Amino acid sequence: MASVCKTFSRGFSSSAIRQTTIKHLTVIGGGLMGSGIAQVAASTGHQVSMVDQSDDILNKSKANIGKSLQRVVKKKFADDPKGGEQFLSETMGRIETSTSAVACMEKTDLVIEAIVENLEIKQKLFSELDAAAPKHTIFTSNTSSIPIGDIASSTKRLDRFGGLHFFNPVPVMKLLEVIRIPATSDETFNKLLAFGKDMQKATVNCKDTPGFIVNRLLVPYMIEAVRMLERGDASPRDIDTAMKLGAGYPMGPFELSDYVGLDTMKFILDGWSKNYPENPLFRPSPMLDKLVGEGKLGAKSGEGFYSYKK
Ligand SMILES: CCCCCCC[C@H](O)CC(=O)SCCNC(=O)CCNC(=O)[C@H](O)C(C)(C)COP(=O)([O-])OP(=O)([O-])OC[C@H]1O[C@@H](n2cnc3c(N)ncnc32)[C@H](O)[C@@H]1OP(=O)([O-])[O-]
Ligand SMILES: NC(=O)c1ccc[n+]([C@@H]2O[C@H](COP(=O)([O-])OP(=O)(O)OC[C@H]3O[C@@H](n4cnc5c(N)ncnc54)[C@H](O)[C@@H]3O)[C@@H](O)[C@H]2O)c1
Repeated sequence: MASVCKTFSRGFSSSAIRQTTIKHLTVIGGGLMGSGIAQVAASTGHQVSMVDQSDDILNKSKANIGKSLQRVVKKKFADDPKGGEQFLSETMGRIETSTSAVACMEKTDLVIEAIVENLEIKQKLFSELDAAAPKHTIFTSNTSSIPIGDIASSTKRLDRFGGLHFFNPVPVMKLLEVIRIPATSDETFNKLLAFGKDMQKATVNCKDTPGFIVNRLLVPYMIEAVRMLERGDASPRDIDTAMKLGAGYPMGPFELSDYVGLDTMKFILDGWSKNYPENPLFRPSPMLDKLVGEGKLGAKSGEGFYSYKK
């Protein structure tokens, strides 16, 4: 009992009483978000299959998870190196990788999709999975901006479909937005909320409205900062300093844009400007388009609004 409490107090409840019947999950996409979700799911005792398009990408994802876990271990197991080693190896041991999402379906209770922010690609993936997954399997998307209902419409399991929107970096950010579409059953929604608790996140209930809660407020703020730069009103460094020291944000809007990925920002803005052309807040940004066109995607590509080249 003592060891259960000790484990729990560190914030890792793999041996504590679990809220849900979700034992195995499949995370599709091993990028920024998918690798973070897989890490947290495994560190809270779930068996995880992480899927991406190639073994090369998956090897990088696993290496990133290893590095992130080292940071967690350094902090949480500062006085217990043996416990830290055990936690690290047990967590990594719960993650298997695959290049076939369909092949993982048979054993999975929950799918969390975290692939590129593109409706057609997400729909194609889910329609293939729908045919392969057991009846009880719940499908979710981690989309930042696409209506969950539009993604779900490619399947015949609307009652077992919802949204799980995590925040970057997943191992650090405490929030999980849990989204329901009108057809999501109460049973499914309650299972998703309980799963969020098992993942040791604070959950908020969201309707399937554009940007849910956080991004409906965050996207206009971030893109307004880019428009301020386009007008030549202030430099990225000064805008970032102003928002950090004047508004208490941990990162300024340009640091955060580079951290999130400028391609993801562009996918969001393009989708919203197409769907809501009357809203001036969502109109495209020439500067963002140019940077993405030049392959400057932020920290992950070595350059965005700032340079990360050593
Ligand atoms: C068009 C607009 C588009 C909008 C896009 C929306 C995107 C999306 O849908 C929503 C989002 O996610 S929105 C984005 C939402 N996200 C935000 O808004 C993020 C805002 N930024 C922040 O909150 C902070 O800058 C960070 C937490 C990122 C870094 O913190 P810092 O103080 O600057 O730097 P530090 O000292 O290095 O790290 C501090 C502690 O964190 C730990 N750690 C860090 N990374 C880790 C990892 N990967 N693994 C494990 N651990 C990690 C680290 O070990 C350390 O622990 P310690 O015990 O204290 O030594
Ligand atoms: N970046 C963020 O801060 C953030 C935060 C919350 C939500 N999201 C959302 O999460 C999702 C993923 O974003 P990301 O930042 O992790 O992107 P990313 O580009 O870092 O990773 C996406 C991964 O998906 C893989 N992929 C693409 N198509 C695939 C397919 N058909 N099958 C398997 N794998 C495939 C890619 O190879 C890549 O590794 C997007 O929907 C995004 O809007 C992003």
